[in-house]
Amino acid sequence: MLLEKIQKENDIKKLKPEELKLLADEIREFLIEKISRTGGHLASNLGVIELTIALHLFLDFPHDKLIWDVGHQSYTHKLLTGRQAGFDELRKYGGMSGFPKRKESACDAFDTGHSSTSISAGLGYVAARELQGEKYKVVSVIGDGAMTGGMAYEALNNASRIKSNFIIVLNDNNMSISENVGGMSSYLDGIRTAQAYTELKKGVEDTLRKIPGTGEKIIQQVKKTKSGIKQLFVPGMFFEDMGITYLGPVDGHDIRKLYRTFCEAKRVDHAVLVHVLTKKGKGYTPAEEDPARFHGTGPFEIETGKAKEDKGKDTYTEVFSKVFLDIARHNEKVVGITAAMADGTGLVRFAKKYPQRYFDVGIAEGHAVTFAAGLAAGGMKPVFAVYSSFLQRGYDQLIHDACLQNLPIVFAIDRAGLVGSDGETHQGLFDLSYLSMIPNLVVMSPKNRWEMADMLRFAVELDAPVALRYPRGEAYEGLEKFRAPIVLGKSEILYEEESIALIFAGHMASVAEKARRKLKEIGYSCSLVNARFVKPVDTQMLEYLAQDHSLFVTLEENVLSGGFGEQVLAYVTKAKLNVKVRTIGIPDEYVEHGNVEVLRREVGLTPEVIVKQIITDYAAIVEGEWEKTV
Ligand SMILES: Cc1ncc(C[n+]2csc(CCOP(=O)(O)OP(=O)(O)O)c2C)c(N)n1
Ligand SMILES: CC(=O)[C@@H](O)[C@H](O)COP(=O)(O)O
Ligand SMILES: [Mg+2]
Repeated sequence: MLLEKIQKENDIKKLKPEELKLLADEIREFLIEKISRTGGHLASNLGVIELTIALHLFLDFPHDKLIWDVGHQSYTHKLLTGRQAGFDELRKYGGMSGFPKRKESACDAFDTGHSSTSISAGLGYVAARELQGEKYKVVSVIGDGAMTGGMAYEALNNASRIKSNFIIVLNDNNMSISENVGGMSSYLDGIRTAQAYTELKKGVEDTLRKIPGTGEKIIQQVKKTKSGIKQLFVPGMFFEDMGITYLGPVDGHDIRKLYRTFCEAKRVDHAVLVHVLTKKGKGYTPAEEDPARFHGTGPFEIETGKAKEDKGKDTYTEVFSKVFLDIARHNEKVVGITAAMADGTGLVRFAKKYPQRYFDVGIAEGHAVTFAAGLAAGGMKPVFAVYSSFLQRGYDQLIHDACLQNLPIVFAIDRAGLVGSDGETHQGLFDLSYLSMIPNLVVMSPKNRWEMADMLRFAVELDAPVALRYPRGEAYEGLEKFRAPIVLGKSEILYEEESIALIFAGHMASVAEKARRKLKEIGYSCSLVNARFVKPVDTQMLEYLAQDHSLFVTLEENVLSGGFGEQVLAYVTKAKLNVKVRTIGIPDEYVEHGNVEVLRREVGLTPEVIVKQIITDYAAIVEGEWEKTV
């Protein structure tokens, strides 16, 4: 009821203090109910309900600027800014995004999705505010997991020198997606522990004070030491020493305390960090007990927390996970690296079996690539399992550290292609383009689950950097009978005919197979070719096919620009082959959130659309009107 009242009046500040707790309860119930139906990022959102309410009491929207790091925890903010109705269509095509979006609301100050950007963006807002003589507040909310990302430190380094108010809220729930890692995490843990000892400390201080003469001296002495004990008295020294005022730790579920601390933070005339302690999954027992499972979840039964959807067939990630374990069993040089995505990339199995050879480096993809390069230079065989869109963070390192030295690293690139409900920020639609232009790097992609296994084994054996890209979701189980050995730079002709050659990259196999079947049904002659390698492109195969085909159609789930098709076209043009080329892929635009099948329809990657295009193109060639089609 309170939620509805706020939707109408759009002002939380009108609520009575005793109503705020009720509002938090209502929001909690609402989120659990809605996400149990739609799926989404539950645990992080349950943890920040009180924090978001306190921020909304403190800030005026859209005048003030609130920047969420990653943005997966912005659901309460969406609720409090008039978007309750959007939750029925959360993360569905055309529906509300799961992340902040400026185009969705004037109250969303900055689009996010990738981690550790909020302090930089907040600093940009502060600079813009000062340069234009404006007066709004700027608050960036960053999680302890996001604080493992290098960008956060680059930004803190700059935040330390600003001369006007900028509030950084560190939302510390002692978790990344899985357990948080590294020095900063231990440091924050120290502060947490110190907090737990606060009462004890107070008791000790009070007792010491009672010792005549020496008691006060001992207290002062302890306060001066640089040891961990000092943390008991002055938490947040790391930030203070950098010139960033530290406030906290504050109980992140106490709205009044949070609000008071923000008001205090507002008085600081430079950067100030408010350290807030929250519980991931707060208020829903299954999520509190297993926050990793409820970080991002599909629909589930509220009573038990059990998933509503069956597990189904093995995903490509599952295949990677199992085969990688087997490879590691036989090759002790093999090490596995993740940048805080052990669950998502399927590395957990390996981590349990070979903890010594497993490295979770935190949300630090750039570091992970150079770390892998160091490992390879030192004689190991690193396999960095990473999502396609997150590897974008390690691009310079790929070029400068890994490939320039031709170091034998395997990049197991998961979530390549359309990922679905996470949307623009997470679609893996650029990797074929950004990888194909790097010298020395081999780029390949499997057509089905068996080829995934064969390619992974091949990649580990190859003495060169190699990228193996595969999509989110079930591994294709079609085309099983085609399992010729993998040979570097060689494609695989599945069905050989004449006239039209449909050449696909990786998981476009199923779409291509269906398109060919449809073409056959209506009397077209069409070869089907599995590219296997996007780099090097199999130019011998192109030369061979050009002898009795007049149309090449390339198919990839990647942006057309710089992708597989453009490489085929470039070769055909350079070699002056007597064949026309139609490239089919993702157009030059960001693709929003939604079910993958729906998105494929939207971008025209369905057998029906492809068949129509081929029929038009082939007719144009026959009628000598090809030039009109391009
Ligand atoms: C560059 C990048 N790498 C990986 C991720 C995947 N990811 C999303 S949330 C998250 C954990 C964030 O932890 P934290 O900031 O503490 O937020 P919490 O979920 O605990 O609220 C990770 C690794 C990402 N979004 N961006
Ligand atoms: C917010 C974020 O970046 C991750 O939680 C991401 O949503 C995971 O996606 P998958 O469900 O594909 O693992
Ligand atoms: Mg966290």
